[in-house]
Amino acid sequence: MSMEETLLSAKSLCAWYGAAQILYDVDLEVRRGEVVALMGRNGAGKSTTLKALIGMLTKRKGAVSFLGHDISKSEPHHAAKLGLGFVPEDRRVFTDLTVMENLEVGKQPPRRWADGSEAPLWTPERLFKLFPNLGEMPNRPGGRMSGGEQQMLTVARTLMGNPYLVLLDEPSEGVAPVIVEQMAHMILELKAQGVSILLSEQNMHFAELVSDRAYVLEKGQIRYQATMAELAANDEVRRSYLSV
Ligand SMILES: Nc1ncnc2c1ncn2[C@@H]1O[C@H](COP(=O)(O)OP(=O)(O)OP(=O)(O)O)[C@@H](O)[C@H]1O
Repeated sequence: MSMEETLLSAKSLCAWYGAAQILYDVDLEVRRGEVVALMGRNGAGKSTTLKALIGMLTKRKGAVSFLGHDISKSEPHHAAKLGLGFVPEDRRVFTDLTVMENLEVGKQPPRRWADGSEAPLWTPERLFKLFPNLGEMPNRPGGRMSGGEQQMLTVARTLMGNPYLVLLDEPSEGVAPVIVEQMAHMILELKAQGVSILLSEQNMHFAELVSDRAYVLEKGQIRYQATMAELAANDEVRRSYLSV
């Protein structure tokens, strides 16, 4: 099994909201087995980058490739079908459906890597080990769960698609510290199971806990990239482009 295999890559990715260009020639890649953080202040373009990768923006330019497939012109559902998961910032669960039913909605067939080995396969039982809170409320309607629980359910539902790689938009934002801790644990557990992750994050401490490498965005451009340890040790970059 090659750990250097590139799963996702973007070259000169540009994106617009209407007439406003938001991303400028973003180059990035995520290799098999990696957790990569996309960092930057509010409005730097982190969410937009994830949306552009998955095809959720109508106007984008540049190359995006996932497992060797050109997805630069694909619809989001096509990327999902190929095994590229996405957990958006707004974390919408189906409020009338129970936890179990929400999980069923995300279900996709098992997958194999190109070398024939089995990719991580998720079932509700396995997910309840990863998210014990959800395991305690399999029949609760989504609408009667706390924000943190809904966030976990959104991640769990994405995992039901057995993705090779998950794009995770601000997992630590707006949730209680205890949930932040569980999210960090969950990310490390996913990595251990062979799921790669690209997460957008403002919180240096959180990113440092879980990530191998980092890209730093400012005004829609990548300003810096390094291992997480190098970024954490680089006060100048942190002061210029991040909040800490
Ligand atoms: N739907 C939209 N229409 C127009 N402009 C938008 C839209 N969404 C975001 N923007 C603009 O795009 C830029 C990048 O926003 P983006 O959400 O990608 O930033 P971010 O780094 O993810 O920060 P945040 O933590 O606030 O989500 C900002 O200037 C923002 O105002």
